[in-house]
Amino acid sequence: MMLPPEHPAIPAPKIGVLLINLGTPDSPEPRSVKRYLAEFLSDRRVVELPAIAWQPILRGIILNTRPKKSAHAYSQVWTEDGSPLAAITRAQGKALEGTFGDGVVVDWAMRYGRPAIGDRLQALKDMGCERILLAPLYPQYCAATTATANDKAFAKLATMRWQPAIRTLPPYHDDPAYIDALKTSVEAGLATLDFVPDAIIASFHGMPKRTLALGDPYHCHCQKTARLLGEAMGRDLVVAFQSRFGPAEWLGPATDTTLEQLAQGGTGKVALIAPGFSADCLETLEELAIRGRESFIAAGGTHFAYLPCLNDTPVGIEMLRGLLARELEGWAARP
Ligand SMILES: C=CC1=C(C)c2cc3[nH]c(cc4nc(cc5[nH]c(cc1n2)c(C)c5CCC(=O)O)C(CCC(=O)O)=C4C)c(C)c3C=C
Ligand SMILES: [Fe+2]
Ligand SMILES: [Fe+2]
Repeated sequence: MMLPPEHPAIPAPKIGVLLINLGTPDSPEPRSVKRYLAEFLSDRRVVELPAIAWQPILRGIILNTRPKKSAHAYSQVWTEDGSPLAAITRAQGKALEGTFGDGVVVDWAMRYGRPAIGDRLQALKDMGCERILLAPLYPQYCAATTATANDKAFAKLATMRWQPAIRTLPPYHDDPAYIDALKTSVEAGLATLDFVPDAIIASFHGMPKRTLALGDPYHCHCQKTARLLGEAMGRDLVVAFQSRFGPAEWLGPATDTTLEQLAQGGTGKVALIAPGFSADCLETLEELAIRGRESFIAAGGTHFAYLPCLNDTPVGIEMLRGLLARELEGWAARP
C-alpha cells in the first residue's frame, strides 16, 4: 500500500528575476530624447541639487539645448532593434530565460523610460511571482545608478498591499567571475586586432568628484575592477572617466584628455574598453568608439580600437547567470 507523502506536494513559489539598466529614449528624435532626459535629470540621485534651484536650469536651459545634440548622437548608433542599450538588455533577458530551471521567470526593465520598473514588477507579481530578485546591471555600485534603480522598485512596492519578497543583486566589481569574463572578452577582442596596442584604457562613466568624499564607493569600485583585470591580464591598464556633465568637477582623468595626451606623448596604438557598462550604449558606441577615435587620431594616434562590452555574449551571459543563481540560492526549492 502506498503511504501518503508526509507533506502534500506544494508547488515551489514562482520566482522573478528583474534585470535593470539605466534606460534610453524610445526613438532618436529630439522629442523622445527630451522626455527621457527630463525624467533622468530630474532624479535627485543623479543631480543632487534642490529642485527649486535645479528645475529652472533643467527646464529653462538644458532641455532646450541638449535633446537636439543628444538625438544626433543617438541617431549615429541606433539599430534596427532600437537603441543599443534596450536591444542588448532585452537580448540578455532572453538569453537568461529558462536557465534557472522551472518556475523562474526573467524579465527586464529600465530606470528611466520603458519598460518601466514599476510596470514590470507588477507584471511579475501578476504572473504569480512571490519572490523577486532585482538585478541592477551595474558592476560598480553608485548611488546614481544602483541605488536609484532599487529606490524605484521599492517605490512601486510601497503601493502594494501584498508585496512579493525581495532580494537585490549586490555590486560585482571584484567578483572573480566578472573579472574572468572581462579578461576572456578583452583578450578575445585583442586577438582580432591587426595591431598590438601600446596601451589599454579602461574607461568608466564619470561622477561628480564630491560624491567620492561623500562616501559613494563608485570610484574605488572602478579602480579595483581595473586593478584586478590588469593583474589577471598581466599588464597595467590606464584608468579614465568619461561623459562629464555640468560645470562641477568630475572624477578624473577624463577619457578624452587621456586619449589626446597619450597620442601627443607618442603612444600611437590604443585599445579602449568600458568594463563598467554591462551593455554597449550611447556612451560607449558614440562617445568612445566614434568621438574617442576621432580625438585620438586628430592628436596624432595611428591605431585605435574600441572593444565591445560583455553584452549578450556567451561569456557575459554565463557570468551573469552564475551571479544571479547565487542570489537565488535557497529560494528555488521548497524543503
Ligand atoms: C555606468 C554607470 C553610469 C553612471 C555612474 C552614470 C552617471 C551619470 N550620468 C549622467 C548623465 C548622463 N548619462 C547619460 C547616458 C548614460 N549614462 C549611463 C551610465 C551611467 N551614468 C548609460 C548606460 C547611459 C547611456 C544611455 C543610452 O541611452 O544609451 C546621459 C544621456 C545621453 C546624453 O545626453 O549625453 C546623460 C545626460 C550624470 C549627470 C551622472 C551622474 C551624476
Ligand atoms: Fe550617465
Ligand atoms: Fe555622453
